Amino acid sequence: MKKVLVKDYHHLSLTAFDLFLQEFQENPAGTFGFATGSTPIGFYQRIREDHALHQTDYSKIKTFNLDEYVGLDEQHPQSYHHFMSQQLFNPLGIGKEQVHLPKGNAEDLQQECERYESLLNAHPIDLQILGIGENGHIGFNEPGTSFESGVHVTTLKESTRQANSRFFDSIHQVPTHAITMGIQNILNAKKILVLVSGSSKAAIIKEIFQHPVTTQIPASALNHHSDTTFIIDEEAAMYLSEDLYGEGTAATQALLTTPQN
Ligand SMILES: N[C@@H]1[C@@H](O)[C@H](O)[C@@H](COP(=O)(O)O)O[C@@H]1O
Repeated sequence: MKKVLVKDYHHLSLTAFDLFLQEFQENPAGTFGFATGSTPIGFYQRIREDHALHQTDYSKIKTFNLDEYVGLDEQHPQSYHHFMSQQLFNPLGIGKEQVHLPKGNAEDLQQECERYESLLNAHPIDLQILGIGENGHIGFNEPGTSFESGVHVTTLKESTRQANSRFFDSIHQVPTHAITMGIQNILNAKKILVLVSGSSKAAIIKEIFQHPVTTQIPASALNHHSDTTFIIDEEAAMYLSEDLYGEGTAATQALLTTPQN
């Protein structure tokens, strides 16, 4: 796992955009895996700004999302469908036929998992964007999930519902279940970019890098992936010891001294 340490959230968003753009330019008809949560919002904003400036053509990409809440339809303001439409799909002119998300309001959830699994198998992801939960979850794979898991319905931990309740009027409105790509689906991506920002992620980031790989920390499965890059800001990195900074220190210095637009 590579680490790039950056000064703050702003630089995290710029760095993520640079790495994304590099991949997109090499592969303008590529398959991109996107994530929700608040962490990628600055990165998505950067993609929108660049698109407005250069009319970057995203008409050939395919997109897949990690997860969706069970019970919310596509128009629900807190659904991940809605989030992605607002953040990326509408502003970039990415059409419905290009995008894939699990349907949280499917009548038969098991069948929906199978449908999503076959789509993923048919279209391997070139670059997967990931955030991590405070308990180390990736997608909605909570602690204890098998690293071999495929697309499945998961019961959200109370701590996850609590953390995500900030997007809802009250915790009672936060769904109890979600459909998520499994850890194996995530590991199938050719490249993975993990964005980690803020002091609330500092403890888990330390666990991911200092503890043995364990299903109790789903993000530690990324140790089994051959091309994963973590972009971590200083607040999230505050408990990482110097020796864990590794190549990240040099990269950070480069980033901090290179003028960013
Ligand atoms: N299912 C999503 C995850 O994909 C995301 O990584 C996590 C962290 O969110 P945030 O970036 O807001 O901390 O939130 C949700 O639980």
